Amino acid sequence: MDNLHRHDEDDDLYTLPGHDPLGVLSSTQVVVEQGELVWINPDQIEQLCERWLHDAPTTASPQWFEQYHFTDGTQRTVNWLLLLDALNFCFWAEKGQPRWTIEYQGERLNGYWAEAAALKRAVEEGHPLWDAEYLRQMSAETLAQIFRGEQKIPLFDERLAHTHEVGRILQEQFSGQFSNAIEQSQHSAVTLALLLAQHFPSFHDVATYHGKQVRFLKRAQICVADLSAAFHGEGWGRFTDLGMMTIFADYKLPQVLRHYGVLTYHTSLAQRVDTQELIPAGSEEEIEIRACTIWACELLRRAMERRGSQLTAADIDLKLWLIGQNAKEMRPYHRTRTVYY
Ligand SMILES: Nc1nc2c(c(CN[C@H]3C=C[C@H](O)[C@@H]3O)cn2[C@@H]2O[C@H](COP(=O)(O)O)[C@@H](O)[C@H]2O)c(=O)[nH]1
Repeated sequence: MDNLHRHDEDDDLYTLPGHDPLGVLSSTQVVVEQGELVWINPDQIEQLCERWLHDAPTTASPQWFEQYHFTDGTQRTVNWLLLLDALNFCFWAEKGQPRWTIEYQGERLNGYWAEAAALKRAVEEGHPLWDAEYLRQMSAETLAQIFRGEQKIPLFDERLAHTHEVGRILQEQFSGQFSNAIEQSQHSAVTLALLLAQHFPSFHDVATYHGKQVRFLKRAQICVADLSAAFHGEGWGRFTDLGMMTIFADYKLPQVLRHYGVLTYHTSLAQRVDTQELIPAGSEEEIEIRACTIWACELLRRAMERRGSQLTAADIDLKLWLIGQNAKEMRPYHRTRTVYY
């Protein structure tokens, strides 16, 4: 059966929650319904649910990995996490090139783990990465030293600019403490994610599709989820509405969902992704991949809920992302050079 026809049948699938202040589900719905390059296979979602229900018990809530993350239970950790997620994007190398890697505690790390461990190593080596003034005026040499390793971390200049932006805006608007933003948000995950996207330009992960604004807010949402995980849902990690968040539209989740047959790419797009051709940021292809990832996971969440499992989008996200850490036998993830994920 051709998938466009299947699309029409499924339209009532993409029902919106009554109240969606975050605006990610509501703004991506039109992409899922109008897009013709990526589609969602509901029957594969049901199959994945069955597999998960019969697998080992799922982690009740996102775990934290303290071996790679600085955590001291204070406001310093809150600011460190903001920096971590301001730099949490795009770790893949040019086609045929080796990835950037670092050595930490005798381990060779790459990707996100290398970014987190490099920032933890920096604190251990005396860099006060929680200090807004230190971030605002950090030199390129200092950041290069922090990210030292084999090869160079991609988009270095953008990471330096984000570091300066975090320091400057913390000073100008939050008296140097991101914990003030958490209090201003009254511990609402949605309010804090929207505050991040509004006050910190590097977190403003919003695109335009057929003339309409489409919100993804990936690093804004993951920053809130990381605060929750790092503080075990208490204190600076206590949020009243984490269930209102979506998954975080990165480049690994679509790869995993496509591997499970949950997402299908039109042959023209599949060929470009599988040959690691660059997919332009803001293109229809990129927006459709991200929007279908978000909605496939929302349908997955609803299907798990129908089976009595209370997994949040953040739980589903981490489960899929960790699966994607062993993706050797999977087809490549899409390559979009971007600072948003
Ligand atoms: N959707 C989603 N995307 C996530 C994460 C993480 C790590 N976070 C968790 C890890 C421990 C804590 O529990 C944190 O919560 C990184 N990324 C994204 O993946 C990409 C990096 O991948 P690779 O090249 O393989 O390192 C890049 O776009 C990065 O932004 C997540 O959890 N969900």
